[in-house]
Amino acid sequence: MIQAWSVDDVRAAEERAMAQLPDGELMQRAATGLAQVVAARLPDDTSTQPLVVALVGGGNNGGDALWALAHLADLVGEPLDLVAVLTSEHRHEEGLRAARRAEVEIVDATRGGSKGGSKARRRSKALDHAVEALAVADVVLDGVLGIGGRPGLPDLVTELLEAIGADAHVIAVDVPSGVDPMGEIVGGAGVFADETVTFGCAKPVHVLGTASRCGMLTVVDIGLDLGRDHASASAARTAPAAERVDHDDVAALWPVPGPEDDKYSRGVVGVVAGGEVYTGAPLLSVTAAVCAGAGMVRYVGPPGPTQLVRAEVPEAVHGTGRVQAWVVGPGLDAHPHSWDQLGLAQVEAARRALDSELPCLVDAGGLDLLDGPRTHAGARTLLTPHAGELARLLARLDPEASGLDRERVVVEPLRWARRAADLLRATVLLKGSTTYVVPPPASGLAVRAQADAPAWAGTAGSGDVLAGLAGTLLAAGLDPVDAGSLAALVHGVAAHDANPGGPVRALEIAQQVPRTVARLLARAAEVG
Ligand SMILES: NC(=O)C1=CN([C@@H]2O[C@H](COP(=O)(O)OP(=O)(O)OC[C@H]3O[C@@H](n4cnc5c(N)ncnc54)[C@H](OP(=O)(O)O)[C@@H]3O)[C@@H](O)[C@H]2O)[C@@H](O)CC1
Ligand SMILES: Nc1ncnc2c1ncn2[C@@H]1O[C@H](COP(=O)(O)OP(=O)(O)O)[C@@H](O)[C@H]1O
Ligand SMILES: [K+]
Repeated sequence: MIQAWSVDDVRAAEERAMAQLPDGELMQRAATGLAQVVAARLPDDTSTQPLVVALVGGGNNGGDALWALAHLADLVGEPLDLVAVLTSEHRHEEGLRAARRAEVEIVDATRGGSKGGSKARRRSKALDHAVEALAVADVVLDGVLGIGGRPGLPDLVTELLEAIGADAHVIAVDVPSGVDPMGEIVGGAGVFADETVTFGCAKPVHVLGTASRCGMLTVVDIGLDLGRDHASASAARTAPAAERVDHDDVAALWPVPGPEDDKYSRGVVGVVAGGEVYTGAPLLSVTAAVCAGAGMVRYVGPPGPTQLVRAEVPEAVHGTGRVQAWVVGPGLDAHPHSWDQLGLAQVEAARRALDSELPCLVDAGGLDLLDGPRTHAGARTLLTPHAGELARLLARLDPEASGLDRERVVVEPLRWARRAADLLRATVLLKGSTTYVVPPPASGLAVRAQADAPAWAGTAGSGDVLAGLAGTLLAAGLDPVDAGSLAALVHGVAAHDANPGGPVRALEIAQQVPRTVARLLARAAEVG
């Protein structure tokens, strides 16, 4: 599990650590670790002298970058060209002195600045020089903003970022500048790093929807006591703000049957999906549930899709009966015409499942049947909207979200998923290239974010597969957060495994699941 701590928790842990250490020690640890990564990224070709350019902001993030350049000069036994481009009128004076001592060239890009933004900027010689250096740099260090940064960048920095050559390896110091360190705001101006070197622990920006801006992540141990499980630090222990389940977690979470198990003890999943109009969705959800290893799958639906499921999935049984969890809603028409008896009966079946005390996964049309929290307060609920469905749900139920649209959900996915989780007292799995699993805020549980699927997985029916997969895990007894995040991981990896690097159809994702699960379980056995 990759765990990330909030900026406030990191700052508190830094203070605790600093109280025990000599002045400046934490920054020295951070900068030394950073310099080691930079040294490892220098080009092998020794015919030209490597050039490292650091963009340096006015805070401690800039201090890290300056000290890293200073250490780099010592660390690499060969001659290097080192340039620090100052982007702020504030300076980290100690870092600057250290860089000067190490003969780092200092370029003050703020001198002779512009009036009225980049277009009107009269370029100073210093800025010209910085732009030229960035164009040919082998490695660029982004030390503009760290965890003290707000989303967005000054025009000067944007101009400098645009000058970075296509071949440069961009390393973000702690976090990519301009990107929200808490990962709440997705998109907007900011650095796209090839690699991020962070200190002490991961931050939310590294695991949430902003993770794609960070590239490969290295965590340098600087001795923070976040989340460490040792008795003397119990007062210092905090819960992570965000988590990501990774391949090595699958064995611990996946419900592997034992010799005493039978089809009932493994969990029966009931699927109330589709209707005479949307006949394919049930087939995909039922197939995924069977392929995920449900003890049994019951399908509840009208004759059309029932016939299809009978023909294609002989393992499924038909009609209502005892189940351990329900999947409600893929391909379900929540508002059939008054003359559509089959459609009305299907809505009735869906409502019965929602009114039960059983765990329920609620997807697509099922979401349109919700008017508030499910009646059985203790019933575990996993809602699985995509951004458009979440916007529609909140716009309907939350007066403060009236007019909410998909675009706003995409920019602030956590805010809106949290809101729905709070309002409906359910865990919300928000689907997308990053899939968020957001428990009700009152639970105090960390948000999870998975980004395991290739973009090819964004295909019609793929969400129906995810519903069957996650529903099976609910029926096996997993809580909604584990069921949702594990299902998202396996769904994404199966989409890759089914056809690495190429298109994949939803049914193939489902059919790949047995082999993907076996592979991930075997991997854990090898690692363990
Ligand atoms: N503490 C420690 O022991 C250790 C800390 N470490 C390092 O320190 C980093 C945190 O340093 P930090 O707190 O100085 O904040 P940092 O991000 O460098 O600067 C923020 C300043 O920039 C400004 N600003 C904000 N947003 C802006 C924007 N969009 N556009 C323009 N300006 C903006 C804002 O100023 P304001 O505008 O609010 O006056 C703010 O003061 C951390 O990430 C890690 O690298 C490591 O060495 C390990 C030990
Ligand atoms: N760009 C993307 N990269 C990876 N996965 C994606 C992307 N876009 C969508 N997905 C995944 O594809 C699935 C689509 O689900 P959904 O929108 O409900 O489709 P449908 O209702 O047609 O089944 C979700 O699991 C989602 O996370
Ligand atoms: K940075």
